[in-house]
Amino acid sequence: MLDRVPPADPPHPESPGDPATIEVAGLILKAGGAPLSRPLRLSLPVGQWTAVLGPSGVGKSTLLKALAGLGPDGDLTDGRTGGLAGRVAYMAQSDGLLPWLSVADNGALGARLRGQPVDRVRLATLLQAVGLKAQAGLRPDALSGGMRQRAALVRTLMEDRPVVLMDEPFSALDPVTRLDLQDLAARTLAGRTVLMVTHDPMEALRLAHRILILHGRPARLDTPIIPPGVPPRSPTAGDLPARHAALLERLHHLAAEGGR
Ligand SMILES: Nc1ncnc2c1ncn2[C@@H]1O[C@H](COP(=O)(O)OP(=O)(O)OP(=O)(O)O)[C@@H](O)[C@H]1O
Repeated sequence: MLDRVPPADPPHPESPGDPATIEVAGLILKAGGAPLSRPLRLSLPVGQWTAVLGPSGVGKSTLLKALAGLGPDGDLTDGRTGGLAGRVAYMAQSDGLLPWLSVADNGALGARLRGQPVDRVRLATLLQAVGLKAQAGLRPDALSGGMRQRAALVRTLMEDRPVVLMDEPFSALDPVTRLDLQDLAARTLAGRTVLMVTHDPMEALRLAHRILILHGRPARLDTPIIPPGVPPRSPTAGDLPARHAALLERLHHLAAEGGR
């Protein structure tokens, strides 16, 4: 199914002396005005993937939205004003496809909204790569859930942003398509700073340079896990199966600790 999709042009260094790490400090997640977390401190190494795991309802999507600038609260100490807003491509948990636009036009939407020319060759290559070439002219309501998620992934991969935030981007896909599209995303987003929420420890181990676990009430971050090797890792390679078992055990242990 997969064609070779070249990465977009490497992210432009936005200014001399760009940081090697985006540091977030003092970020208190809130829901309905009530705090969900302790003040969080996290580091996002520039050009690398960071995965966030944690139980349902702990605040992972809230963290992503806060970083996307949709609900900022706290300080981004990466030497810039204005946080990450404007530098971010954000793929929400709901696909957010516009129902009146075709799959292709949804993919082209970001460029259109910015008044930029649409890279039609890249769009066609991505649609082919995710297996939606034949559906390019269809509206989203004619697609299955997994197809809609693939269309949303195309829209995200069409964005040429240095920071990419993705909320469970592969959750609706069958296992084989999921592996293919994980590889596609890893290739296409090479050099981008990616923060991905997932419920799948193996997905985190395959794709991430760094894994964060958000847990407890109020939520806090466990010590980051840094798997060896270069993503995307094969799920059967080396000691990944053993690391998967250890990560599951860690998640289980933190869940058993509950809110303490
Ligand atoms: N608009 C809202 N108003 C009030 N509470 C909210 C709102 N949105 C989310 N919450 C609450 O905030 C908490 C964190 O939600 P969030 O979606 O960030 O969790 P999550 O870790 O991403 O969960 P999941 O893995 O199930 O997607 C939940 O308890 C949820 O009920």
